[in-house]
Amino acid sequence: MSSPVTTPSTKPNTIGDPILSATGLTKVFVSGGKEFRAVDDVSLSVNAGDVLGIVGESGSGKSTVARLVMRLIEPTAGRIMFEGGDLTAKSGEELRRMRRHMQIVFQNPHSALDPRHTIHSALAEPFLIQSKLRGIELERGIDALLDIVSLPKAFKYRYPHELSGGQKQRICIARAVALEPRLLVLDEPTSALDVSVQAQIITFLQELRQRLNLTYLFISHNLAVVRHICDHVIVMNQGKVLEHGTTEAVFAHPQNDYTRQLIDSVPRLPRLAG
Ligand SMILES: Nc1ncnc2c1ncn2[C@@H]1O[C@H](COP(=O)(O)OP(=O)(O)OP(=O)(O)O)[C@@H](O)[C@H]1O
Repeated sequence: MSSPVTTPSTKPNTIGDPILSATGLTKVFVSGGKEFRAVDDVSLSVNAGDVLGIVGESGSGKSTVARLVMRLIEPTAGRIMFEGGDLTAKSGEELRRMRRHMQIVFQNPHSALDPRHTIHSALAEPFLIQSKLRGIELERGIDALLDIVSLPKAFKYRYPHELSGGQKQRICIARAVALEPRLLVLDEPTSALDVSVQAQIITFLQELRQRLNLTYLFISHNLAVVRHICDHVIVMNQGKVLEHGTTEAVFAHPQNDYTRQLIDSVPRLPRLAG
């Protein structure tokens, strides 16, 4: 990779084609000898260039879906297709190669960064593990990442505790885009941040998506944010998909009582600026 992250890579995906799909996704956890169906026969599809939101109350299975599609945990049943390849059938080196194109950003940037390591080392990690970038090229790669997330280059000498929550989340996002992924799974990326910083990160994520031709799977229980940035939305309850459709249709004409209650439970649904 000669010019890391400075320009979008040539994408094999055509805008509008499904980049990620899951069918019959099921996860049964066994805890204390009891089975619990956290995700129950979930199917979804995200088109290249789109933002698919997953909403639902706490415990509805959103994060479990995120971890399943990334294959961070094994599904009990179901199939996950990514860029035409069956992710559920891959293992070892093949899985590692496919995973390079899909990355996840977690809710809590405070725990995602190792307090003993500098930002330099956090940002160098993906390059060192999955690319041949070394020496001056590696430095350029790290600087380019800081540039992409609008942080000063000097930040690479800092430790995580010297950064604000929003800055830490920018570093996590920078790390996630280091290897030019095509899909970002964003699991409540702003909920651990101050309200004032949340809007900044959302705006930043929207700009980043355009700039790097990214596709997002965006998990949130903040309906205002979902309405603002998602093209399509899935509503989950007790591990199942209750409703899915364009964001506009789901919010304007919810088909399901649960969705209606979810929307109604937000006192006012302000349209975010921008
Ligand atoms: N490793 C596990 N073992 C047992 N149960 C689990 C495990 N992980 C998650 N669960 C359970 O699965 C259900 C779904 O959890 P999940 O984290 O996916 O929900 P969520 O919708 O993301 O919630 P939140 O919005 O609070 O993050 C919960 O009841 C949770 O307790």
